[in-house]
Amino acid sequence: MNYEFIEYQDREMLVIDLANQMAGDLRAALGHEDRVALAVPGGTSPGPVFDHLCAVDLDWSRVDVLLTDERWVPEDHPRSNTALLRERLLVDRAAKARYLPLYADAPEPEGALDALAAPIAAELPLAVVLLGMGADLHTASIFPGADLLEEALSPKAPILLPMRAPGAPEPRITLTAPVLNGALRKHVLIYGDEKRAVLEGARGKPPAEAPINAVLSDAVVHWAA
Ligand SMILES: O=C1O[C@H](COP(=O)(O)O)[C@@H](O)[C@H](O)[C@H]1O
Repeated sequence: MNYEFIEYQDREMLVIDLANQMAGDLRAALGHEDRVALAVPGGTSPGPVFDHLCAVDLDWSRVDVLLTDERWVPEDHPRSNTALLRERLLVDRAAKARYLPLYADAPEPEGALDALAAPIAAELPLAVVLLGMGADLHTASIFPGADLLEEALSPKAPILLPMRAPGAPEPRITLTAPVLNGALRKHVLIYGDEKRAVLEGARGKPPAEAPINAVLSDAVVHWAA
């Protein structure tokens, strides 16, 4: 698998360097596009990166921000990725960005898929994507053992799919592998020895077993203990 692996001295150095790299990628993309799209993960890892990125000086009014995936819970739920984004990325200078939601007030993701995908379709390809990874090797909400795993990995996948998986306590909605791979720049954020070991142990495994392998080609993996 052809990816770059950057090991940082500590998490603070990682956060600063990653936010700077993403800002540089966005500035470069804004140099030749009217609007650019940035997709970011939720979960526990990216908050400090958002804290730095939201303050960088770039033309945020021309940036569309979206999540790589969302848990199907309302925004006031503690597990809402949207809430994290609103609190830590769509603030400061980045408050001028346009947010493309991955959640709507419907009982199940299936009821909102088309309406959520339409504004995203107009902004593809993604300019920059930041991905997280779970210790089970899921990325975005493409989980091993998920009901629509094969569909999400297919080159013919739609933009968004609902996802239910043994490792996910609620239904999910996720950008699919071809949309993530269409990004001009891909960054992956990983903390800790456990995740590094599982990533290395997954080398050569098919994406159906190790979904992270579906998006690693030409990505930059940023790691700190
Ligand atoms: O559930 C999710 O998990 C992954 C990994 O999150 P982390 O807490 O282990 O950093 C995240 O990338 C994804 O966006 C999120 O919905």
